[in-house]
Amino acid sequence: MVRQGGFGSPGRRHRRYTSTGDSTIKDSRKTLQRLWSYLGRQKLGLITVFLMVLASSALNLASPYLLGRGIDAMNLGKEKVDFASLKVTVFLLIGAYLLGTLTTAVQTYIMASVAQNTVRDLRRDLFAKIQTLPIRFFDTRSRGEIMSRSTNDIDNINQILNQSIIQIFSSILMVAGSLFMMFWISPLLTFLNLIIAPVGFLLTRKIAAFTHQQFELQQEALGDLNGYIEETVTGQKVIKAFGREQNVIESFREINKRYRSAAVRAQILSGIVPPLMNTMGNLSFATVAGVGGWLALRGIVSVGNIASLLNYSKQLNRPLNEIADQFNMIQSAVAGAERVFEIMDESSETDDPLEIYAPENWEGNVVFDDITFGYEKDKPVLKNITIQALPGQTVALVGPTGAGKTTVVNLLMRFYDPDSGKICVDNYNIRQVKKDNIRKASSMVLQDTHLFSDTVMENIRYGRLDATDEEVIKAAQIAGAHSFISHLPQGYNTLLSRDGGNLSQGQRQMLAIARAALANPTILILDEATSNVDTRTEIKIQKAMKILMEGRTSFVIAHRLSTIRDADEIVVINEGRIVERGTHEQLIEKKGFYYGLCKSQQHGYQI
Ligand SMILES: Nc1ncnc2c1ncn2[C@@H]1O[C@H](COP(=O)(O)OP(=O)(O)OP(=O)(O)O)[C@@H](O)[C@H]1O
Repeated sequence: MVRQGGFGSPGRRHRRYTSTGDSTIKDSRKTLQRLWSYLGRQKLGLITVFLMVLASSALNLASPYLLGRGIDAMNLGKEKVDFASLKVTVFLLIGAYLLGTLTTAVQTYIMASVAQNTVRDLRRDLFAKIQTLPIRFFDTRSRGEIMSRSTNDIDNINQILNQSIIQIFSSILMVAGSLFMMFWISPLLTFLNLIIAPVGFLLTRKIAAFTHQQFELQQEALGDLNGYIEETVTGQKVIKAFGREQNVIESFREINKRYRSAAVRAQILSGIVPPLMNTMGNLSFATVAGVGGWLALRGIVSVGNIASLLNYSKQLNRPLNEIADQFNMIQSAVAGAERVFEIMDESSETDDPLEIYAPENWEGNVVFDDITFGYEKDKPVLKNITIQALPGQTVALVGPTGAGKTTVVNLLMRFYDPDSGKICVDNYNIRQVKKDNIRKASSMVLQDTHLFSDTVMENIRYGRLDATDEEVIKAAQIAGAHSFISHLPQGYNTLLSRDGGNLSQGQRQMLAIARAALANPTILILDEATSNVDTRTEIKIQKAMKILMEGRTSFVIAHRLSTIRDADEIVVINEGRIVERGTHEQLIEKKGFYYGLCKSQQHGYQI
């Protein structure tokens, strides 16, 4: 990825780590339907959860009523307490509280596993999808963005599944149930309550909306902060080499300050909401209690009923606010889900049904026939490229940087398909052969080898997964890697740190050669390292590459005279066209482009 800007521009926007975004209602509905298709797979769990929510809501609704019955059983103001009915009510009340707690615990427990199973399926499908996406997809997106979708966004979805479904369902039941009970007990007091409650509700909503905005700003600032830290950590070498530590600290201070202010605003505002809600709640409580008391004195409503009603009115405000909060959360999670489904909707590497499996005993006769190709439409990077390599031959691709050498081999691996012309291996047009079929015939040894955080043994075995330990060791011997591996602390069982950071570049290349040797391909693609490794290692690598190339059709992006001299044909590419071809001697004699390239020594050619 090409990064814009440098380490001194705190004002620029780093990529967002949050998952908010605009989405139309129609899209949201579609996304919710798709989410449901995942959630719906946990039918049994979901039904149990709904039954539990139903039960716990009913029990919660029963408690204020029972409380009222209990108070009335005391016959306040009269002489005799009705102990019999008081006893029953108290037992029922205890039962309702206990059962309520139990059902809530069960519903939380089951919902957690329903949610986890659902996001597990989502993650699995997303990961599997990512493996099928063409290289072109990865060219156009940053790693961080793909990571963020696979982790943050899916986490967000998990959160709403875990909380919102239960919350919304139970809140709706509680609001409806409380209202019903309140009206049943006293329409007049309910009416009074309903005048005050919405005012408080609307006021807190207004503040909450503003707070939400502040939280978004805070998240944005956090995204910048994260981005800056990530960039400066990965770029430490460059920062130190150019002595920019102080600038980086200054810039960080700026971003940190912005984050602090945004966070303070968000926290203060969000701190206001609970006391405000309390005040509003208390106000309506006091009004209902006052008027209720007056009605009780006149014998219109019993004291127990007023107590029940006050409890219901308390239960009314909370779910209303909870529903509103949950909708905000859902919005952000739906935006995240949209980003996840967006990747799932990307077209995979096309698996054309007409593609065939060619027999795997390849000979390695490779022909590039008048190939033209561009990564972007109408911007050809390769123009009319024709190359033939007979079985066992070596073709050296030579040319200045950006000429199109890597692109040639990218097409042979079918990472991309040419816009026109065809590439044939043993007379099969590779476009008509299954991708994994053709990729199995070839191995790549790249300058920048990717090593996984695993043991040396497993990293080499990546070349052929069913290889035995002995075969792995033999491949390492061919690659000249055996001796350095033996000197590692745990030999072949040494764990490599991320991307082989604890190995030298030469050693990493040797492992790549061992990997390729183990794969035993018919076609070999080598990208010679331009960076300087010490002479002894370089001689070893050269020797290993030579052994590896024996009897295989090889395409080498060559930088060293020894490789170039041994090539059957040197193909000189400049600006996407073949400008010369022939052997080293022929081309030097011609005194053309190749000759100039060698003489200038500007392009890493150590000739
Ligand atoms: N994934 C990509 N998307 C768009 N353009 C690309 C991509 N990869 C390479 N290019 C462009 O295609 C052209 C050829 O690149 P290529 O990597 O094939 O050159 P090269 O000869 O291998 O160079 P080098 O010796 O520096 O590796 C360059 O102009 C490059 O900017």
